[in-house]
Amino acid sequence: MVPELPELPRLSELPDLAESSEPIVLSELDAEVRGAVAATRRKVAALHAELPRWGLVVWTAGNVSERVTLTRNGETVKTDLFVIKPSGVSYDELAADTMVVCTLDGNKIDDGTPASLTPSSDTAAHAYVYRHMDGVGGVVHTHSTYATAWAARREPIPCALTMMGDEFGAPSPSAPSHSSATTPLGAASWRPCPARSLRPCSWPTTAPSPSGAMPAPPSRPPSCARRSPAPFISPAPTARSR
Ligand SMILES: O=C(CO)[C@@H](O)[C@H](O)COP(=O)(O)O
Repeated sequence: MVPELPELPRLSELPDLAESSEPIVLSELDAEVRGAVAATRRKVAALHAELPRWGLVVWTAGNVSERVTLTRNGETVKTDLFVIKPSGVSYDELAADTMVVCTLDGNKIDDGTPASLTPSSDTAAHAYVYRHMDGVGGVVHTHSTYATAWAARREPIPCALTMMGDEFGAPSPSAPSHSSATTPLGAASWRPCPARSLRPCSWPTTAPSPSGAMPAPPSRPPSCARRSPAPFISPAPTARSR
């Protein structure tokens, strides 16, 4: 039995839901929440297309997620759901209706997608960030060749170019290695710098939205940290305003 969400937007605070072993079924949720999930799926699918488009990922590496929010009376209300891409699916095949819906524990809900579509292998890290950083609305994780090289060297990415200064204002630190399936990756991702390289091959950033966390456009120098193997964490995953 799913409680009415309009009065109780934070799923994890709902005792019935938190203590229930019943799966959350998207089609049984309030129409407002379903609408928000559908909109988030469309946005996250479109953002994934930006990663191969700008050479920020190869194969199925990398991922984007966004927290599902509602707008009520002009106010943004956070839910305890987020949308992320399925694991191991070609970027060419990603679409809004194959985006996976998860709780902030990183568990996939019954979102109408086939059981064969499992959430990205980095889902635990994204979930960790959403659980611990209320201001984060989106996470973008890229794998650019340049940032990957710095991460493999276990060195911070120097703030050496004008646009890097504009974006970060400081070197992007190198975080300790963690399995992508564990929450320490998430913990390593969100600490002070909005972007960092993760050994051996990742680089995360934070922002209020996924668009804000998206890598820089091609006008950015190729060595820019934002064009690297990394997660970006933002208030929402969309195109950064500049
Ligand atoms: O950095 C990593 C793994 O180390 C990730 O970017 C994965 O490569 C993402 O794979 P999916 O499970 O999302 O397809």
